[in-house]
Amino acid sequence: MPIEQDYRPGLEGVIASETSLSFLDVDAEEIVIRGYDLIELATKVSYLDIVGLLLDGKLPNEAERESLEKDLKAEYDIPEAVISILKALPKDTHAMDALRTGISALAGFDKELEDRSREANRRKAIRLLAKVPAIVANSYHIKMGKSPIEPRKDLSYSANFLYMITGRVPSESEAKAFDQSLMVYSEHEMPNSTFAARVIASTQSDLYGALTGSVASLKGTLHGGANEAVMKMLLEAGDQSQIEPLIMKKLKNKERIMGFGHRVYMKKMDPRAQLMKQALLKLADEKGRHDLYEMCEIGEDVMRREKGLYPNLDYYAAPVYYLLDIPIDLYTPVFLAARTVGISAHVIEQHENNRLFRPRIRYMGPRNLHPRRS
Ligand SMILES: CC(=O)SCCNC(=O)CCNC(=O)[C@H](O)C(C)(C)COP(=O)(O)OP(=O)(O)OC[C@H]1O[C@@H](n2cnc3c(N)ncnc32)[C@H](O)[C@@H]1OP(=O)(O)O
Ligand SMILES: O=C([O-])CC(=O)C(=O)O
Repeated sequence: MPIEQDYRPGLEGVIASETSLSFLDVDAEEIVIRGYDLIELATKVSYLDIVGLLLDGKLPNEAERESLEKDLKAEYDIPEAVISILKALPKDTHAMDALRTGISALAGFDKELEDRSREANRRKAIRLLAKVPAIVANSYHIKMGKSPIEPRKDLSYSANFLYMITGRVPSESEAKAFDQSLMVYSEHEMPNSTFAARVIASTQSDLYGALTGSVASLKGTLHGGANEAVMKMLLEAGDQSQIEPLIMKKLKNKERIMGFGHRVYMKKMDPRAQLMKQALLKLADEKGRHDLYEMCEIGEDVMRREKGLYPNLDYYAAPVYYLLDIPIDLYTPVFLAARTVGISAHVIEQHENNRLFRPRIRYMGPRNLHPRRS
């Protein structure tokens, strides 16, 4: 094959894999998850249903859902040694680095680590889904000099996750908003972090290693790190009157405005952002914070007018997490926790139908140089 052919910077538009998991149908404005529309799912089912759908290929019935929840709860505990490792980290360790370390450390405790079969990979995915929320929440508490919070098995999976973060049992509407955010973050075709996981898995490396690579990818502000950056920008603005001048100042300085633009949606609104915008409106009304909603809407209008850019999911997920009392440092770790199921399903698929990723490169350096003889 000629080496010059088909170079696309950033692999834009390149088909890198076949998958039965998901597809962004931009023209139809639909995020297809195993045949279902993600936005419809997010209004009708709950996160555990999407976990079942992604891992097992079909929406679970009542009994299957209960069994899934039971399996997850049976795996909630994290080894004491992993807690000790988290305690040994410097206090200024980034939350995503702590999460990466925690997931990496868990690998050694999984007796099925080297089994690449679908069944073993599914069991590992369940263990990760059970333990990642505890690592997310408790690495933060440890960093803040507090004691880890034990999971509560009497709460639903997502209510327990939010409880472990805030130390407060969420209200029904808070738990629902959080569950919905986990659903919209659960799977999104081939973002950088999923691609990173598939590349790692394609060497026949293991699920923990692939997920660890994804954490590093997701940390970046062009990807998952954007949700934290959005909230920092909203707080910097402070109120509705200051968001427009702040965005204008940033644009004048050629800064990117976090939470806007997307490689695939380009000049369309991310359908997930629309759903989170509705969730924000509901929470803002309940909590008397309509000002925050208005500030976000003004920012959205300014970016449409100035750049023709639309919000992505991170723009509206950030203020939702703020109103749920989630510390800003944990917004990206929560994204990773929600995406653990999608990434695991991709690794399962990669292991089942594998070809090593090994692209070529366009060489731009010199040729025909020779070392000077000594
Ligand atoms: C859930 C998620 O992970 S969604 C992504 C979250 N990330 C962010 O929100 C970060 C902000 N957004 C961005 O940086 C970009 O929109 C990306 C990285 C997400 C996608 O961008 P790409 O497809 O790589 O487009 P690219 O970076 O080439 O930008 C194209 C043009 O739009 C501009 N642009 C894109 N996004 C933004 C933005 N958020 N603010 C200002 N300008 C932007 C670029 O400056 C560039 O302009 P130019 O052609 O005049 O130089
Ligand atoms: O698809 C992408 O490139 C980024 C994104 O929105 C996600 O991972 O949810």
